[in-house]
Amino acid sequence: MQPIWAVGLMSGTSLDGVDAAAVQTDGVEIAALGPGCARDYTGEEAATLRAALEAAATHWRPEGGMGPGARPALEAAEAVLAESHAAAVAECAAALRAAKGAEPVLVGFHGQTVLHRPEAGFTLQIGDGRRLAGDPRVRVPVVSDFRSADVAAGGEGAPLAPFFHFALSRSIGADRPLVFVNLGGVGNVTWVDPTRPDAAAEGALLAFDTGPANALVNDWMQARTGAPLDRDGAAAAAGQVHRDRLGSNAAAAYLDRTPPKSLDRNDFAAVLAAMQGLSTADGAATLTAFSAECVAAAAAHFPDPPARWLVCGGGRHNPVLMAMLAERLSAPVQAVEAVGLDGDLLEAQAFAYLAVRVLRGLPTSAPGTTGVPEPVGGGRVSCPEGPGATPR
Ligand SMILES: Nc1ncnc2c1ncn2[C@@H]1O[C@H](COP(=O)(O)OP(=O)(O)OP(=O)(O)O)[C@@H](O)[C@H]1O
Ligand SMILES: CC(=O)N[C@H]1[C@@H]2OC[C@@H](O2)[C@@H](O)[C@@H]1O[C@H](C)C(=O)O
Repeated sequence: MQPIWAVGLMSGTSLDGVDAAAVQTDGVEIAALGPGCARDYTGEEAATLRAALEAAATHWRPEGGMGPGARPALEAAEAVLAESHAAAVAECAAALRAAKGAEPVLVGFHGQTVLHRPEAGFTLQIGDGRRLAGDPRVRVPVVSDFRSADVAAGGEGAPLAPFFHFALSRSIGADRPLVFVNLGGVGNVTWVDPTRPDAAAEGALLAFDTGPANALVNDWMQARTGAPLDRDGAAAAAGQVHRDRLGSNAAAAYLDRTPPKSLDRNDFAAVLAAMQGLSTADGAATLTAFSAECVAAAAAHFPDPPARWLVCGGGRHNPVLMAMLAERLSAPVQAVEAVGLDGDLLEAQAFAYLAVRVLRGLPTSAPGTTGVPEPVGGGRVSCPEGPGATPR
């Protein structure tokens, strides 16, 4: 297959906006990385998404799945996603046209995770692929629902960016194991051995969620100050770390658990609750230290020590978090910009890349990335003409 241009869309656990990015690929090699854009959610849109996460958590039952009571909140959130994502595709396509004179022919639509319970065989990313494909601003096939096939086959359903990390490690010429760290709402790591023949080969990848990265700090700042984040780590820099507050047994058990393993955004609520009574600065410092410790704890699970750690996601903009990581890791830690990548777009790029793999029937996860017993391809293709048709 000739490489094609695809646009990937990611609305992450931080609930701050949608990122879109163009990638030219045949689903194996990365031919080119194109432009991208970010569209922030308005306060009202973010509140609608947050309400959908709350409704999903309230109405889900391990035996019965998602109850009908969640439907109004989920539909309201889907409407927010439909509009914001169509606008993001249009903006990214215009940028691609201007930069490369090319048109995207495929969209990878992650959707919004509203609940992730892989241990019960359940994960839900809302967002209607068919509706997006039919939007006049899109009008190309859309791949959505990337995670549920993996969960149905016994995998964690996350993380899914690792196959893209493998391709990236090749494209930057890496010849020794390295680690990609994503500091989003939740943190995740991918240990990559770029010398293996392909991403699905045994020993090529080991990936898992580390713990919270920004989600708890964001929630803490929101509750204490009304600000959605600790910008540039200013509060954390002014505070003291209270190690005695970080004794959660559930958290310790998660860090020790052998990967693959994955998290729901709200799995560490007990750690946040333990900050009660601390000043804003001390709580921010303690939660930021906890995020760094969760990443550092990941190293114990890797098959070999990595040569370097490359960091993407919004947390790399936080100098306090980056310094805490550098203190705790025994190899150089740098933002992915050090190798010419864009750390704000990497996850959106991943879903562009994965969409092309889905189109080609290639696997998107493997035992080393999600714990699924055999490599598996997820995703559903919706064409503008209707579901199930294949693109020209
Ligand atoms: N200048 C900054 N200072 C401190 N934190 C920042 C800064 N910029 C971004 N962040 C943090 O990064 C977060 C956004 O990160 P990102 O967009 O990678 O998350 P996400 O993609 O929503 O999450 P996930 O990867 O878990 O799905 C913000 O909510 C904020 O906490
Ligand atoms: C269930 C879900 O949406 N998981 C997200 C989340 O955000 C970060 C981390 O938790 C990661 O596991 C995953 O996203 C990235 C893009 C992934 O699948 O690689």
